Amino acid sequence: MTKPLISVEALAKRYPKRGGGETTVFEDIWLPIHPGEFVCLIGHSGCGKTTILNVLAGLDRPTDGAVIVDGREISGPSLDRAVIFQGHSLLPWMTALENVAFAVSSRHPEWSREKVREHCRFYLNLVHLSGAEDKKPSELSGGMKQRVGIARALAIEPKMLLMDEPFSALDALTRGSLQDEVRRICTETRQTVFMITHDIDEAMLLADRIVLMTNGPQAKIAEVVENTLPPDRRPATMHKHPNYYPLRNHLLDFLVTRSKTFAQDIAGKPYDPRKVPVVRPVPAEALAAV
Ligand SMILES: Nc1ncnc2c1ncn2[C@@H]1O[C@H](COP(=O)(O)OP(=O)(O)OP(=O)(O)O)[C@@H](O)[C@H]1O
Repeated sequence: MTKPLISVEALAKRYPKRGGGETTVFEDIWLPIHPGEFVCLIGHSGCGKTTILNVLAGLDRPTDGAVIVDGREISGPSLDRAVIFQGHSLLPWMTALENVAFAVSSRHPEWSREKVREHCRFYLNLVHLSGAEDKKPSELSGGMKQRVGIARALAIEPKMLLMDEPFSALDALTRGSLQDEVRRICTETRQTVFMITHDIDEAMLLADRIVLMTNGPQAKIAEVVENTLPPDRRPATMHKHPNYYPLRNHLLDFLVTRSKTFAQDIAGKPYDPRKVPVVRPVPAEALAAV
């Protein structure tokens, strides 16, 4: 396997408790992310997913552990790690193109105005926003605003894209088409992505690996699930593949049951946070045939 692009090592986050002591939100999180991989993190509300993403972005500090990039611990935000949040976070007084250009000019201060605009137009076109370049955020739909946010993140050509539930505020139809596009773009550009989602189908469509976190406090990574669906999967047809339900049921079973009972389940058994089980759900017949 290739060297990880980013390595999450022994990460923990604790907060002081009112009245003394401290609460451990999560601990002993180890996760290598390799170049070109799409990794989704799934877990219940409050287990610390956003905190982990913020630490990866350099926007928050862990209590213990570190995030290593190119052999060095990250110490703050970088244009090498672009973040797409749930809300679009566009500057309201700028047009779509200007919002993207603002980020691109920070990345490439030496580029001419025309070169920046040409580069931005390429990425706005990639997310199907040609024609809306001169519109302000108030003139764009929710889906279009999120597309501008995606174009802005991609246009700075980050080593890693960090996405915190980027589609959750969109209606189902817009969400589906945007997920499909993000998958196409990330596959074509071999973009490395770390994404948080609550949506199992979204994770199954987009991710190569799905990382399952137990409930907090003291949340941990319980296991890593490899996506057993074919690489050419599409939202409208992936449910027809024989691996769809084994994979979906495995993820659902974790969220409904095992995310809560993990601590009891592993009591007295060896648990190495650096080597959590890797699972490849396939139909029972396929296993029997091996
Ligand atoms: N400043 C703080 N002081 C104390 N606890 C905090 C603070 N900030 C966050 N927390 C706690 O840390 C935990 C993790 O928060 P985080 O937002 O990372 O969870 P999450 O898994 O992303 O949740 P969600 O899915 O609801 O977005 C939560 O239980 C939250 O209450």
